[in-house]
Amino acid sequence: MNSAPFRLVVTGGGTGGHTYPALTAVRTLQARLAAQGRALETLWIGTATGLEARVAPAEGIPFTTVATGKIRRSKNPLKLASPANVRDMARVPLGVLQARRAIDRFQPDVVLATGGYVAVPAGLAARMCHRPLVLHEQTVRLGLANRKLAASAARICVSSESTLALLPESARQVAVVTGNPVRPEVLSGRADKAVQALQLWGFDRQLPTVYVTGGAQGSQQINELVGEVLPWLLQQTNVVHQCGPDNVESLRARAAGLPSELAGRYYLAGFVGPELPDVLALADVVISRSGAGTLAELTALGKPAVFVPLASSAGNEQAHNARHLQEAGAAVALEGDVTVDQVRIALGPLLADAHLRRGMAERARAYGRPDAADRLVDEILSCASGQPVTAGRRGEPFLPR
Ligand SMILES: CC(=O)N[C@H]1[C@@H](OP(=O)(O)OP(=O)(O)OC[C@H]2O[C@@H](n3ccc(=O)[nH]c3=O)[C@H](O)[C@@H]2O)O[C@H](CO)[C@@H](O)[C@@H]1O
Repeated sequence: MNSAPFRLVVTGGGTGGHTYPALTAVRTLQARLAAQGRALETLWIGTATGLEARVAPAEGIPFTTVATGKIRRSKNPLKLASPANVRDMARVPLGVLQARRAIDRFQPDVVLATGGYVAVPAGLAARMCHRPLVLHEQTVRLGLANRKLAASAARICVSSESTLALLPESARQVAVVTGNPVRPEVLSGRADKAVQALQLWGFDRQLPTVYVTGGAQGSQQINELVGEVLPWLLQQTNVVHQCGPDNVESLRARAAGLPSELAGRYYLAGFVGPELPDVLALADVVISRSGAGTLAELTALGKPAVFVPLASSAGNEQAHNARHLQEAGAAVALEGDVTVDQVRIALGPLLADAHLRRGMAERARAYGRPDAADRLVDEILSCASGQPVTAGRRGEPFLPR
């Protein structure tokens, strides 16, 4: 058996949706190799400003940055030729050079790319260095970075069965449905720990708890809607509101106007860090954007959810995600110019009826994929040993199981 350390370059990031699947893959691979008495050496190629620049060093993963630029999509050639776009595109070749140097020096067995702008230079460099490239896509439609890299990939791991039909034939040949990896700790949160902390704040244990989240950056639209219904909501619930790091100040000022008997039931946070699993465990209902990462977590946990999709998400994929679950009775989807009344109508019955919540939770769980990280690691290892995609793994249904 090979006892040399396994060498992995991982690239991807920007948002949580690209960063956390990469992190989960690294950790799962490390555990798998450790069980075989083999070490993992990892290098993360990211951007200095993305979430990965905080996450990788905090996890003790060696981290390096390369130049990259936002890749914009537009059918308008004038927009494509805008100074910002030209400047950003010009940074990509420099990033490729830098990534190529890093990959040449590191000599990875596999390069794993999970999307985001930085994945483009690093993925292209992987091909130039003749290293097997494994792509992971979280959303139904391939993101821009993965579309650019698809032709260079040895494996395209996708989160949903419906992605397969959207791939060109050549890409389908190397595609495997793995699901979207969820951090294991997210699945083992403890409601009692969250309660302990939040009771000190003023939470009422007899009432259900609503977790509001707009994704890593927070969502202006959700923040506004929740602000409007807050007095009504706090009459019957506790609320943990993750509003985005830049919005805390203004929302704290707004919260100062709440009647004192309600204020203790409202906890505001810019970003929910290590305590996220406990908050999720406590939540009876979640109000959220429908990014792929959040969706994977909420379905794996089986949480009743009201989704307010980001309308401008690539290919409208957040709306697609939310609709898909709504059709199965596994969530409520509110789209477009959502009104305060719609929020009340969606939340009211769920808050009032635990039986209704249980039914929705069960249906949501049917879409969860807690084994996704293991499946992705299977593909990384199989790629490293030069194995082709096995036909049986292609096109296995993901939604629903
Ligand atoms: C604005 C944007 O481009 N959104 C895209 C981005 O989602 P984005 O990264 O915004 O959202 P996701 O739902 O995919 O992931 C967010 C992740 O951050 C975590 N989290 C969030 C808030 C917080 O306070 N603490 C915390 O840990 C969540 O638990 C989750 O793991 O990538 C996703 C996956 O490619 C896409 O589906 C989204 O359309």
